[in-house]
Amino acid sequence: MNQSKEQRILDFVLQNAVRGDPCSVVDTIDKYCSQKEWAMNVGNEKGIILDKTVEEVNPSVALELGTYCGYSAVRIAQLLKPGARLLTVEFNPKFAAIAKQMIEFAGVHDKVKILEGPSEEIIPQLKKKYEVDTLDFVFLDHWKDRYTPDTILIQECNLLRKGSVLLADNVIVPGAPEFLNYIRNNPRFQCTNYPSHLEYMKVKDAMEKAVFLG
Ligand SMILES: Oc1cc(-c2ccc(F)cc2)cc2nccnc12
Ligand SMILES: [Mg+2]
Repeated sequence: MNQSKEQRILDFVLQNAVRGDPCSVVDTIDKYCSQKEWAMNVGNEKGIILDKTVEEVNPSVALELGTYCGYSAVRIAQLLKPGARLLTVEFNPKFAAIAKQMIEFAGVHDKVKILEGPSEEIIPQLKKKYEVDTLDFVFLDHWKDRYTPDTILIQECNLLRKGSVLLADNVIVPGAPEFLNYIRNNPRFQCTNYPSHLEYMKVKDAMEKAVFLG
C-alpha cells in the first residue's frame, strides 16, 4: 500500500533526526519539505515568529488548532516552562497518528496532548473534560474557514482571559479575509500583522496576532 507524504516525512525524521532533540526534529522536517516534498508545516520563517510569540506569552496552557505532522507542536512544546502544557487539536486521524509518533520521537510528549476530532466539538470540552481554566495562547493553523467560528466559540466558552494571545497562520495564503475583518474590527482584540512568506516558498504570507483585552 503506497505511503502518504506525511508518513514519508515521519520516516525521514526517524532516520535522520536525533531522538529526544526537538530542534533536530524541526530542522529535519524543514530539510525534507524544502528539498523533497512541500508540506503545510508553519516552517522556519513563520516558525520564528511563532517562537517569539510563545516566549513573550510564556503560556501555562496553550491550544493549537491544526496539528498536522506535529511540527509546530514540537516548536511550541520545547519552549514551554516546566509544568506547562500544549493541547493540540487534529481532525484527520491519519495526521494525528503521524503527529503522535513525531511528538514522542522529539521527546516532548509529556508536555503535549493530541485531541483528535473537530475543533467545534473539542473546544466546548476543554474546561470540563481537559481541565482547562483559561487559555494563555492559541495558535490557529487549521482550516481557514474555521478561524472565525472557533474564535467566537472560544470566547463563548469563556476560555480567554485579559492578555490571552491568539496567533493565526496563513492570513494571506491560503488567506483568512473574513477572520481578519472580524478580529481587526473587534474592540476586544488588539491586532498586529507579521508579514512573512509561505513555508518553503517565496510567496508572501503573514501571521496575525490578536491580544484579548478582556
Ligand atoms: O500553512 C498552510 C498552507 C496551506 C497551503 C496549501 C496549498 C497552497 F498552495 C498554499 C498554502 C494550507 C494550510 N492549511 C491548514 C493549515 N496551514 C496551511
Ligand atoms: Mg499553516
